[in-house]
Amino acid sequence: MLAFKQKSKVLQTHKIVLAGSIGVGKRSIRYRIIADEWLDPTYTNRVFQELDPSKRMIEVGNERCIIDLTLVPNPQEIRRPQYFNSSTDGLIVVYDICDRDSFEAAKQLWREAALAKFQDEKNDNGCDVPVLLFGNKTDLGHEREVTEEEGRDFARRIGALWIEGSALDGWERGVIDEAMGELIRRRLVKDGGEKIGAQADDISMPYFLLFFSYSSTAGKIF
Ligand SMILES: Nc1nc2c(ncn2[C@@H]2O[C@H](COP(=O)(O)OP(=O)(O)OP(=O)(O)O)[C@@H](O)[C@H]2O)c(=O)[nH]1
Repeated sequence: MLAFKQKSKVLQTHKIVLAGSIGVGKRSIRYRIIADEWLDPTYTNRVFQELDPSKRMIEVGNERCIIDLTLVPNPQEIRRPQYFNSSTDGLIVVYDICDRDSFEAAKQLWREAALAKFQDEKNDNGCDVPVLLFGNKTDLGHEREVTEEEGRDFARRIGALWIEGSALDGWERGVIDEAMGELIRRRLVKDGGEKIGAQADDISMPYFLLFFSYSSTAGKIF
């Protein structure tokens, strides 16, 4: 009798941090990413805890890996090591397209993150974690305060990916998975020794490496 020995492979876990100002939709986006469902706001906290897993498997290229999404409860805490540290592989900065203040807060949040220094970081230039800027609540487009161009331009200046979408309506899992895969790929390139990224105090610095472009009917990544 032939005996088949199954090879098991330990999947690598990549930590992605989700941050943004209050009420922009961080928890709803995380729930969409993990469970592919709308997070009903009438859930009680207890139910929410039970329903809120933070991990999911995705494919990056031909490799499967686990993404672990960590929420930063408020933007002032972005540099706290329990949220953002040298094992962070990507940062998703969320703003609400109907709330200009949340867009300004996203810019500030990026500056804070870019200035972060980790104890075991060898370079002095601050943090190199790849960033995805996410403009949420496109289903409320009639109340829009931040244009697509503004979001895209800011992302381009800081070398980030950019997507607009809605956790409520028209969510396309493939688009966000593709973007998270790209964050992880960029992180791996950096770990390979290539220095990528802008200085926190110079947000107009041009960025030209690994620019990523993708479009779909439901979301857009640039
Ligand atoms: N219309 C619409 N509402 C949304 C969307 N995403 C989230 N919301 C609503 O916005 C509110 C805040 O959403 P949350 O996911 O709790 O946002 P958060 O950023 O985690 O909020 P805090 O934990 O308070 O900082 C809730 O009432 C959500 O139902 C969206 O894409 N469209």
